[in-house]
This record gives sequence, structure tokens and C-alpha cells, in this order.
Amino acid sequence: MKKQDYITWDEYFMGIAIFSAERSKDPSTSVGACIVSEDNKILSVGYNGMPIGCSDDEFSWEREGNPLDTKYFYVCHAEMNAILNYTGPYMKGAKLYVTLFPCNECTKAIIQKGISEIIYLSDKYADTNATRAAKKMLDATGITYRKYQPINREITISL
Ligand SMILES: Nc1ccn([C@H]2C[C@H](O)[C@@H](COP(=O)(O)O)O2)c(=O)n1
Ligand SMILES: [Zn+2]
Repeated sequence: MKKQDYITWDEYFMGIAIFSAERSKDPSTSVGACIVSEDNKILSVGYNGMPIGCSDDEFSWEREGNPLDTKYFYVCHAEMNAILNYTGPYMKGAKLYVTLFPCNECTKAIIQKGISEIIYLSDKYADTNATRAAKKMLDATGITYRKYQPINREITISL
């Protein structure tokens, strides 16, 4: 008889998004993303970080102050990185697993790439206009989104 306690597709891909977030240098919010084809093949992964060539030791990780001296103008979001990291030709019908609901800017790229479903872990910025605008575009384009439902399985990885 086959092993019964294997992880689901959702656990597998959200697990990879969560693990990818561990690469982030952002001290307040680490975000990870995993893009998966219709037939459950991983196409790409990403996490939030400074663009290539913009040193994450030199660019600011501050949240407040002069906007030019905060992270917000510079950091590349996890979803954007996952989309840009993909070198293949075809992303139509793909699913995006992401640890934080996409912002409006990433949503534009998600739409243009033909991603058809978003599975997210946290929606902690639901009350911001960036998230409201993202949902407005997703609703208009028929891209579905659903909150990941954890089943509280604990898996420990020793590295
Ligand atoms: N969907 C998102 C939203 C935000 N991010 C990144 C951008 C920042 O590095 C961080 C949010 O920082 P906070 O304002 O919580 O200090 O998360 C992303 O990658 N994807
Ligand atoms: Zn974004």
C-alpha cells in the first residue's frame, strides 16, 4: 500500500514559496512566490530583494523617512522576481503561490503573463489601495484568488 501522509500540491508549492521567502533580506516582511504550470510543474520562484547590481548592504531597508531613503522605490517584489526569473516561453494558465497578496504593480504583470489563479497565505495589507486596486483588476480579468488553507502539518527541515 502506498504511503498515505504525503503532502498535497498546495502544501508542496506553498511550502516552496515559504522556503523561498527565507532568502529575503527584508527585515520586516519576507515574501516568497512559486509559479506552477497547469500540470503542476514548477516554472519559477522568487523572493523580495533589491535588483541585481543594487547592493542589499548599501540600499536602505527602512520603512519610514524620506521616501528616496526607504526600500519602497527599490525593492523588487517576490511575484515580480518570480515572473522575471522565468525564461521559458509559456506561462498561460499558470498558478501563483505567494506568501503575501500581490500588489497592484505585480498584478499588472500577473495579468499580462496569463497567470490564471493566485493562492496566497497572508492578506495583511488588504486595507491598502494597492491591494484594493489589485483585486479590482483581478476581478475584472477573471483571475481567481483564494487563501491557502493550512492543515497545520509540521515539517522540520534541518540544514
Ligand atoms: N505582494 C507583495 C507585497 C510586498 N512585497 C515586499 C515589498 C517589501 O520588501 C515587503 C513589504 O515591506 P513592509 O511594508 O511590510 O515593511 O514585501 C512583496 O514582495 N510582495
Ligand atoms: Zn508587488
